[in-house]
Amino acid sequence: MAPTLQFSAASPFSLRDLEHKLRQVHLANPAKSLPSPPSSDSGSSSRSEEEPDYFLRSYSDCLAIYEHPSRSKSESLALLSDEEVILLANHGKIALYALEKLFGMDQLERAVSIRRAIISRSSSTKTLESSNIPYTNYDYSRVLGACCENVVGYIPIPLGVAGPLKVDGKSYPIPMATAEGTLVASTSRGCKALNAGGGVSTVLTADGMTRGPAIDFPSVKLAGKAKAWVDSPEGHAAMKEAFESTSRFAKLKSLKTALAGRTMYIRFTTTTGDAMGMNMISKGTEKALDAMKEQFPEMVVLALSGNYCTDKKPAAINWIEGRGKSVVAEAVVPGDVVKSVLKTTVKDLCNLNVKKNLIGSAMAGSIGGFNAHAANILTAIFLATGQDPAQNVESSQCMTLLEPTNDGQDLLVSVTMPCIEVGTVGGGTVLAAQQGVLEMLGVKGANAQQPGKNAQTLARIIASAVLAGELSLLSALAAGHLIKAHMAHNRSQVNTPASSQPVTPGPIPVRS
Ligand SMILES: CC(C)(COP(=O)([O-])OP(=O)([O-])OC[C@H]1O[C@@H](n2cnc3c(N)ncnc32)[C@H](O)[C@@H]1OP(=O)([O-])[O-])[C@@H](O)C(=O)NCCC(=O)NCCSC(=O)C[C@@](C)(O)CC(=O)[O-]
Ligand SMILES: NC(=O)C1=CN([C@@H]2O[C@H](COP(=O)(O)OP(=O)(O)OC[C@H]3O[C@@H](n4cnc5c(N)ncnc54)[C@H](OP(=O)(O)O)[C@@H]3O)[C@@H](O)[C@H]2O)C=CC1
Repeated sequence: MAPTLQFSAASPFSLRDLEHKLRQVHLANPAKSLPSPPSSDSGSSSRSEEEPDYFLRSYSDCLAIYEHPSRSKSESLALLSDEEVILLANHGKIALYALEKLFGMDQLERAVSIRRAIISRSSSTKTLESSNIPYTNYDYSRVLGACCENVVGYIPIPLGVAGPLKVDGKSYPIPMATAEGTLVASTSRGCKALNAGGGVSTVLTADGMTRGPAIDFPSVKLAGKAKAWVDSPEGHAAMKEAFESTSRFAKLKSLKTALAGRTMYIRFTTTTGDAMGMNMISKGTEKALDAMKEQFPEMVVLALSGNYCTDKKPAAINWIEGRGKSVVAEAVVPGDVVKSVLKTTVKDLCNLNVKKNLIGSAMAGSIGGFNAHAANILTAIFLATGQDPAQNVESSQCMTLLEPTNDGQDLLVSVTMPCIEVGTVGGGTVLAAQQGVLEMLGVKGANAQQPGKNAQTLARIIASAVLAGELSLLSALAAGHLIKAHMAHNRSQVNTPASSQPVTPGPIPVRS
């Protein structure tokens, strides 16, 4: 079946009109037009030698070139100008999302450029082609088949560096991609205070990604039998063997089972080496369920993800059991540093932490939200290092604890983060800029000696940076400095037009 063009339906004019329009654009602006289409060798093109460079061949000629049986699609597309490719796409001969595949690896940027043009000329998105959305000089070969479909460019985000921060005896710059002014400054202040006390110590208490499929059974009795089998050493061994046949790095640690009526949920927990691991664990889970089905042919796998995982949604199970890397980070900040760097006191900070992060969050019914802004620091580092940004939901769960130490002179601070879901291979970590950031941290790619160590180190760095962010924001709140800081670092002077000034209100009518 011929692929369809999604945007053509919205076009306000017919394809014939469009073809005519394209010819006019070319004739009116040949300099801007692409170079002449090379000779087709097809024998079917009506273009003569005398015709000008910017000549746009007819649809049927373009089609004959494109569908020439002795050439690959990418060879044929190389013989067509961009406008001719657009013509074919607008006739439904080329799917918008298939451009890269058809063009081949050496014409990826051209594919993106043509997609922008096609989308721009549809009715509702005219500005894309001439927009500030960048698309040149990007390594799309890393994106293809891995990171994004239907690509029209990329979105640059400012990258700042906080710190350095001493974590387990080693100094790291803290990379943060963010558009929230003050965040890097605040985290840097926290790093300064933490370093003054000797830096941060971390412990990794668990490492295990999870996937929780939902499986239906025809009766509760059979569901119960299946649960008992999965819980048995025999069942566990069979599932583990099948699971681990799918990856060199995924190792099954546990299977937690639960029934809801006739539906069974299994929470697979596995180590995933240096990968965050969701593709890996999903692949293994599918294979393990095949092994289970050999024992229970009546079972119906409703979904590989039955939300018992729980991925990208708030859930108490993650907060209680952990998901990804579970890290606790701790430090002692000398009392004089609390005064000179953080501009507050140990007593005020401890009191605020209890009232805000513990009692305030309890009053709000929070699950895992016993912190001030762990999500701010974690998400900025996620974006900078190519993590899956949607996993900030559970990864940001954090309990911040503060207490006086050394006879009340100094401050003991910690963050407990049970679900830091990060990798240094796979996903967005393959992109060049994100790899550059991972390299700066010394955790790029797979750890050759100890698979998993790079991802674990990244999780420790993130927890430590969160500790810095917590300390600084709590201090600003305790000292009443929050708004002063945001007006200085977080209020754009460029994009606040005069028209956004409020109109002076008239007199308020008084009702008699
Ligand atoms: C991948 C599809 C769409 C294939 O689905 P398909 O039905 O095999 O695709 P198709 O080839 O028949 O094409 C159907 C349409 O899909 C689109 N389409 C098809 N291919 C492309 C492409 N390359 N680029 C852009 N669009 C594409 C396109 O609109 C196309 O129509 P056409 O234009 O051809 O008439 C389908 O299998 C799918 O939607 N899978 C789901 C994947 C998904 O949603 N992943 C989300 C990430 S998972 C996660 O992060 C969270 C999780 C899972 O853990 C949460 C949880 O716990 O549930
Ligand atoms: N499928 C899903 O349901 C979901 C997918 N995602 C997406 O999944 C992607 C990430 O999946 P993920 O499984 O992390 O990555 P990948 O799918 O890229 O898998 C990692 C690959 O790297 C290989 N590898 C090489 N060296 C190592 C090493 N030291 N440690 C671990 N793996 C190594 C693995 O080998 P081997 O083949 O031997 O395992 C595997 O092929 C992201 O794009 C994310 O957005 C997110 C949520 C859900």
